[in-house]
Amino acid sequence: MTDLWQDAMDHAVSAARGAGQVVREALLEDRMVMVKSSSVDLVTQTDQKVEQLIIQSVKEKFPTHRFIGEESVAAGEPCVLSDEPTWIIDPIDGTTNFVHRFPFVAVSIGFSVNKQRAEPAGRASGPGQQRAGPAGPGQQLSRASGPSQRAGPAAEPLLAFLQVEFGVVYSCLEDKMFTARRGRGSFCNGDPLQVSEQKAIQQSIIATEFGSDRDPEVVDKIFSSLRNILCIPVHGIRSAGTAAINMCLVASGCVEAYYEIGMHVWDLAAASLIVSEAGGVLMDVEGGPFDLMSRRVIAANNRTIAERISGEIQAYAPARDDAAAPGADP
Ligand SMILES: O=P(O)(O)O[C@H]1[C@H](O)[C@@H](O)[C@H](O)[C@@H](O)[C@@H]1O
Ligand SMILES: [Mg+2]
Ligand SMILES: [Mg+2]
Repeated sequence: MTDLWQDAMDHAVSAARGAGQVVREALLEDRMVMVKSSSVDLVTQTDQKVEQLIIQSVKEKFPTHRFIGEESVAAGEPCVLSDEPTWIIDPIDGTTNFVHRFPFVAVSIGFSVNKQRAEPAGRASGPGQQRAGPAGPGQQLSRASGPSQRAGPAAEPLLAFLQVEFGVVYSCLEDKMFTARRGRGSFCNGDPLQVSEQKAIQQSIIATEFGSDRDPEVVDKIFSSLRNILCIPVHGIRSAGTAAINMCLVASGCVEAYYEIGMHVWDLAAASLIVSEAGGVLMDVEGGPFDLMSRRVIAANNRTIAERISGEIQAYAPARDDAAAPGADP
């Protein structure tokens, strides 16, 4: 069968690598910092430049494709997922890190098509199926070749329902290229990824972020959730400062789970597929199905840990990413 989207994915990898080079060079120069929704929601000219570079390069090759880009949306472009091929771009995930030279910064490119297609990404990872273990370097773990490659608790279709066809997260300062293609596994620099096999939350590390909302009521909820989870007790809490890298850490098996409320579709799109294809599960913070536009996520190595975290979170619901879109899902 013709592989419709491999060309696009190859382009995304090369665009992310090029963008990473621009980000690394910009780190050596003075950065002019601007603010968006609040004084702690930062943006720089590099965010804007990198997004335009990626969009222009895609437009030249795929003139009919659509875009959801963080900085374009900030400038008034719509944030709409449709059946059309759509590139979902976060030019710098971890802008605050970038501004402070805290060394975790990623370029994130997700690609969605056929929004309405009701085929769950976790199809081959149904109950009783999970990867037997990481494959050797360069070895592709392909769902197409059968469910026997997975064993164990797996992402039930409900939890793994995604609209993303491929995802690319380039951790520019580590020079790590995380990639996933729907049904074909996740990789870091070509090596297959597998989530942690840890089943006990008491022996887990959990990643989260504090976001950019400083409303005291929201901050109280964030700290209440953090306190509940820390006191389970867990081995530790970590924050990389970028949602995409936190999720790639889940996919890599370094942390068992990541949760956050308040980030956006461009933070999540690519990395959600990377987690799912590494055998992980995605869930809403209240335990329902993951929704790319809801600005809420738990990404975990297994359902038990995801559900335990959801039981400890003080949930709230920020305005959806598609709230302002005409015809947006309710
Ligand atoms: O604004 P950037 O740096 O692209 O993205 C950040 C999110 O806005 C923020 O909510 C989140 O906490 C942070 O991890 C993320 O990377
Ligand atoms: Mg981001
Ligand atoms: Mg960003």
